[in-house]
Amino acid sequence: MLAAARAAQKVDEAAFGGPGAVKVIAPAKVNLFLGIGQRRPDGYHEALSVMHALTMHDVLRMRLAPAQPEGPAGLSIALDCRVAEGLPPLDVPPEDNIVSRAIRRLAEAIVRSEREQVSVLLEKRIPAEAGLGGGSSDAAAALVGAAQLWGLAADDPRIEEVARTLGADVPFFLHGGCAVLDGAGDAFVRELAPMGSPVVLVRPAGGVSTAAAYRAFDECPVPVPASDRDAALAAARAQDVPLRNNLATASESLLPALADVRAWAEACPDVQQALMSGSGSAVFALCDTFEAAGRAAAQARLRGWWAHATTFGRVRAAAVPSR
Ligand SMILES: C[C@@](CO)(OP(=O)(O)O)[C@H](O)COP(=O)(O)OP(=O)(O)OC[C@H]1O[C@@H](n2ccc(N)nc2=O)[C@H](O)[C@@H]1O
Ligand SMILES: Nc1ncnc2c1ncn2[C@@H]1O[C@H](COP(=O)(O)OP(=O)(O)O)[C@@H](O)[C@H]1O
Repeated sequence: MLAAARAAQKVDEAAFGGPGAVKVIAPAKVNLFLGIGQRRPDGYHEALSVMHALTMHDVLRMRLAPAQPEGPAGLSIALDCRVAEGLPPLDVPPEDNIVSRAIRRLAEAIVRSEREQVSVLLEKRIPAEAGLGGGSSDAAAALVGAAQLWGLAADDPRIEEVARTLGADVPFFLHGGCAVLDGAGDAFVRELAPMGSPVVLVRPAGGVSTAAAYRAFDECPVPVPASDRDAALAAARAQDVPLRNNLATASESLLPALADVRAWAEACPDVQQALMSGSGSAVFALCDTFEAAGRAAAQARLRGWWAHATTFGRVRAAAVPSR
């Protein structure tokens, strides 16, 4: 049965090879530093953020083909989403998936009106509503893939313009590595020297909606000490950034299991430091060695939590060879 499923998957993946096809990786991120400030008139909050990409990633296989003559005029998108074992299915229909929205929005921005179909096979390994930027990274990867399929230059400014309209975190994934961002957390300030060290991601059952976390923050805002902001702004390397997140209290109020994960990480001998990423619900834990990271992940799984050992990386949403 498993062999038959694997064979079927191979056939599908083979359909995404050759000319007119592209494979794109969409890495996860964590926020080494997140300092949320005032709510702005547009509803977004000021945010000083230091994001670091991880080598753990989703995969998008994309293909461009002329549409069926009897099909709709203009662009049609066929999205097939496969979720890794142990993760719940996505709660959005394919047409509302941020991947479909990204491709449609780029087509509009470049005024592309060809009658054609973009097919996407999205392999999800990054859990949703985890503060790991999975949807945002998929969106950036979809823009990179569609740009390549349509022959746009990789540095065409419309790609980044469209990225900003899709979400505050999306532009980061076009740069990747480690970066300081300000504005609403969407404006690139500068790059930091990235790390390559091991990190364990731990997520209790249940996610945190980003919008709900910001609402909870407004009810009880926690300021970030100026000295921490200064240290984040002064850092030259990822490892010099102080690990802080002033959204964590708000997210813990929405998902109390987050406090259990924090307490576990503080007591775990294999964990050096830990912090909730973004609005949660994943916590990332720094470990000295890959062995320690593997042990910590195994311990977290024994408690019934999702856990994954990975590494920080100098990676971004990028096309890769398909084999
Ligand atoms: C908290 C962070 C930290 O990196 O990430 P996640 O935890 O979502 O991964 C980000 O600020 C999230 O960015 P992103 O997930 O792209 O959010 P968006 O889709 O743009 O916005 C979702 C909602 O969050 C709120 N929002 C987002 C960003 C911001 N600076 N201020 C806000 O108030 C708004 O209510 C908005 O409607
Ligand atoms: N490709 C996608 N991957 C993940 N979530 C998606 C995707 N497309 C749309 N979504 C929606 O976005 C929500 C937030 O997803 P995600 O970006 O993974 O979380 P976070 O903002 O915590 O990093 C999901 O609950 C889902 O409803």
